[in-house]
Amino acid sequence: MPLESQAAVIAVVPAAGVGKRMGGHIPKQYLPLQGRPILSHTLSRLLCHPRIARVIVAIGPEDGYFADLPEAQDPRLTVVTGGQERADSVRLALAEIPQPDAWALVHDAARPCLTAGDIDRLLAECEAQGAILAMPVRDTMKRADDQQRIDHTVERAALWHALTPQLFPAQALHHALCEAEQAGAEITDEASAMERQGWRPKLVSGRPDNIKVTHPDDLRLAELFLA
Ligand SMILES: Nc1ccn([C@@H]2O[C@H](COP(=O)(O)OP(=O)(O)OP(=O)(O)O)[C@@H](O)[C@H]2O)c(=O)n1
Ligand SMILES: C[C@](O)(CO)[C@H](O)COP(=O)(O)O
Repeated sequence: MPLESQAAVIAVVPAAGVGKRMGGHIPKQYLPLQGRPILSHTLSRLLCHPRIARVIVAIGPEDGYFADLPEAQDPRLTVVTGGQERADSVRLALAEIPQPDAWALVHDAARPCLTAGDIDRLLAECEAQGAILAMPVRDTMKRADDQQRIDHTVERAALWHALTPQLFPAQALHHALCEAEQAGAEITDEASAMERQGWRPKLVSGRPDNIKVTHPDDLRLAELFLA
């Protein structure tokens, strides 16, 4: 069931990380790809999608880079200060959405290769309990023991990689994240907060080039995909 055509879709971009695994001298979302910061690619792909009315970005308290992005001047953009963890940044951004019936499309700043086609598919296939872009696992999956030896093979038939964007009613997602925070639950994506509430979001097949730039090698891949 496609999202109601008149439903407001607000993008939420967690961009307050420091990129520890990247090991760079600046937060990875500001590293250049094709001559532009990663976050600039991500924001422009969201801002130019016709169904996205507004973008709320959560940036770090010490962020000295965001204001220099060309997209920072876009009047549809709202900037908030993020939190300690990704889930805190998303929760703080959601607090800026007043409409009770708005939907939140949460997308990592570190995923600059997102395409309009993937956003279209997520919106078209979204159900009442939300939806996430995801990719079926292609490799045989192993569970390691504490010596990094194979403990056992994991059944992969229904195993998916969760990607972003992840699409949920904004108010329900905000409530779920607040509950998870109060419970001290570890939340690494929006769907896991909704699952704690008993929701069963739809898995929507996404492109394999919608990678999250996490380690240095990912930069070269993202360059290739963006080219
Ligand atoms: N407190 C945090 C932590 C992360 N993020 C954002 O969440 C996205 C996905 O997180 P990840 O890839 O882990 O980014 P970092 O936390 O920066 O990376 P690392 O874990 O290597 O430090 C990124 O766009 C990051 O900026 C955020 O908004 N607030
Ligand atoms: C949200 C996410 O990109 C889905 O795969 C992932 O959970 C983010 O994890 P990270 O450790 O915050 O990068």
